[in-house]
Amino acid sequence: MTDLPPLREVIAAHGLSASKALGQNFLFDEQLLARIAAVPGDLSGRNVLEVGPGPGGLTRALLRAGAKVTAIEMDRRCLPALAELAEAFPGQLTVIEGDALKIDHDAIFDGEPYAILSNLPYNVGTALFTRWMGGEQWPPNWTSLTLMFQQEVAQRIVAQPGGSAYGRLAVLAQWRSTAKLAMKVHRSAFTPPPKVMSAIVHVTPAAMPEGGSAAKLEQVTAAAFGQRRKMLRQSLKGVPGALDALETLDVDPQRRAETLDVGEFVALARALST
Ligand SMILES: C[S@@+](CC[C@H](N)C(=O)[O-])C[C@H]1O[C@@H](n2cnc3c(N)ncnc32)[C@H](O)[C@@H]1O
Repeated sequence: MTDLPPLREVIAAHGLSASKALGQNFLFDEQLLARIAAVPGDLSGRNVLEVGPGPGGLTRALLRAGAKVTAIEMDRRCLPALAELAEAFPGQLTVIEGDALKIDHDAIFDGEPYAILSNLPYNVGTALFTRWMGGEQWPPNWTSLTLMFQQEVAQRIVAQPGGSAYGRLAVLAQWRSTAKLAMKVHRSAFTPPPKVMSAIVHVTPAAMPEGGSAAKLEQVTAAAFGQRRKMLRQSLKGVPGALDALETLDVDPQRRAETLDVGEFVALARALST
């Protein structure tokens, strides 16, 4: 195994105090980082996109697993530490300085498949997640997402119908993918510790239901969950054709959004597309 200085030393040597504005909460526990890097399975020789490597804790775990990593980081203070890692693993690490929200990820890998792993600030994580999950091209070029979220957001992603956690994120994550809670991560594992617990979600693409449209599904779930306490006949009033579609599909318009399973939402969106 390549010998590297402990992460705390890397932080000290490069003066990387965690920036609140950039949502920086670093992970130093190398065993935990190795477990996170193992979630997508064997990464040896595979392309990996890591967003927000920071001082490179998860990055070194990915490199040790044999991955070919491209990492996007917007805090230029972290670049020297990442350059040291690139030197320690020749030919395995490319670092792009920039905002991951503004970069075309598929273009980085020239159309080749890649796994995505990231421990991101929560607002950026959710924005990227909806972008990765919401594309019209399916299956996407990415083969899996392994992402750290606030535990409450992770639970919304894997939620089943019937509870308050179930909503747009669950439908988006589950209608053509398998989404699982891979592990919980205690707040004390981070430096500095955030206020809430975290969890890793693992998503793999599945078959897209025939006639499905991401845009229509988004329109229906936004309306239905936008007024989640109302009956569907009220919340879907503004969606042209939705009330007729409920009747055709034999869905009781007195039901509320959170009682519809993912398949029923997909059927509703399909009925509106035709
Ligand atoms: C929660 S820290 C995690 C750092 C490291 N991966 C770890 O696990 O210790 C998030 C990192 O994402 C970076 N970041 C924040 N917003 C970003 C963006 N829009 N694009 C790229 N990197 C971003 C921050 O600078 C920070 O290094």
